[in-house]
This record gives sequence, structure tokens and C-alpha cells, in this order.
Amino acid sequence: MSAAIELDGVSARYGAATVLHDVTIAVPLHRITAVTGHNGSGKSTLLGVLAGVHPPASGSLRRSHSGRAAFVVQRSDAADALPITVRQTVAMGRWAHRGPWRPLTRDDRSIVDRCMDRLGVADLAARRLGTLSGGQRQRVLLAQGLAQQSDLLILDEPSTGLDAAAKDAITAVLAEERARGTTIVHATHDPADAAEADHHLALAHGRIAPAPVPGGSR
Ligand SMILES: Nc1ncnc2c1ncn2[C@@H]1O[C@H](COP(=O)(O)OP(=O)(O)OP(=O)(O)O)[C@@H](O)[C@H]1O
Repeated sequence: MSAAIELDGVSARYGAATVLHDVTIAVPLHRITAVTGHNGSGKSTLLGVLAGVHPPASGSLRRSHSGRAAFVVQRSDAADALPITVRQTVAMGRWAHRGPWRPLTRDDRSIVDRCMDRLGVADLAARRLGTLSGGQRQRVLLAQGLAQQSDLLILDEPSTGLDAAAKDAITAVLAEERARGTTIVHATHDPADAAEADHHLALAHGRIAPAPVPGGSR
């Protein structure tokens, strides 16, 4: 199976603190990879490295994608405070194609509508982002990630804190994206998500750990 991204002996730091150590992995192309690990094990940092926003301190990184990754981070309070609507937030996903503040084309608008539909937030389109619940905001940010139509989708705990219906919607969206040939990497605390993924990377204290046996004790 060919790799979308390969890391070889990668470490990553915040200032003097090394939080990823000697990570050698291959992320399979067109597949779903789940990243698991306890709080602070380095999942978000690894996703940042894979997305190209956190340069490795050492080691090498090789990617087969030429475009920019769509990277959906965990909910940020700063973004929530922006005085923009749900539709405008999702439309920002088109900036990668259109450039910031350029008028959207008819195609862009239909992509934005479709992404809001897929995440069940179309009825919230005119609401200010800051007035939404945490789970609603999370779905809006995912819709923004989808609107980028990148062939590499990196999601930091997309289902954490969501109700069962929203979780199911996200599972369905990921399966649809995979079927389109998108490479997906997502961090999760849910063992069921990890078991369903094509590939599982477990992190412990910033190092790749042996993946737990499905169905085994954890
Ligand atoms: N901006 C930062 N500055 C300094 N240290 C950081 C920063 N972000 C994360 N860290 C540290 O890096 C380590 C890995 O954090 P990371 O956010 O990658 O873990 P995580 O597995 O995603 O955790 P969680 O499950 O809580 O989201 C932790 O020890 C954390 O304290």
C-alpha cells in the first residue's frame, strides 16, 4: 500500500521540550488512519506535523500530496469569538481555492451548502458562530474542513463531545470521503473509532507504541 506521508525518526518540540520522539510511521494513501493515546501523549502535535504546520525538529518527512492539508483543530475559543456566521465560517474553507475575501462562485456556494448539509448544520447557517453550542461549533468547523476539498483531511478529535447522531454523521462523512479517495487522519479517544479505521497509530509519551489488539483488554 503506498504512503501519503512518511515520517522517519521525527522529533517535535515546543521550545526546549521534546514532545515527539523518533517517530517512524507511514500514513497509507486513500485510507483512514486513527491516532490514539492518553491526554498529552502527542496526538495533536503529530497531526500538526502531518499537516505541515509543525515543522519537525529532526528526522525526515516525505509526502505524496502536493496540495495543502485540510486541518481541523480542536475547538478554539479564539475562533469562536469571531463575529462571523456559520455560513461565512464554512465559506472560509473555499479560501484555499479562491483566496481570502474573494467573492464565492456559484460552485463554491453549492459546495458550502452541501458541506453544511452533510454535517447537519444547514439550519444554523445564519447564526453567529459564538452563539452555538460546543458540539454545533465542532460540526461547523468540520464542514469548513470538508469545504476545502483537500485530498488530505486531518481531524483532531472530530467526535469528542458529540451526541450519538452527530457521531454517526461524522462516521458517515469519513466513509464518504474515503470512498472519494481522500487520505484521512484523525485523533480519537474512542477505541471503536480506532478499530474501524484502516490503520491505527497509538502514541504513548510522545512515542509510537504497539497498537492494542482489537477486542483485547486496554
Ligand atoms: N503550545 C504548546 N507549548 C508547550 N507545550 C505544549 C504545547 N502544546 C502541547 N504541549 C505539550 O506537548 C505534549 C503533547 O501535547 P499534545 O497536545 O500533542 O497531546 P494530545 O495527545 O493531543 O493531548 P489531548 O488528548 O489532551 O488533546 C504535552 O505534554 C503538552 O503539554
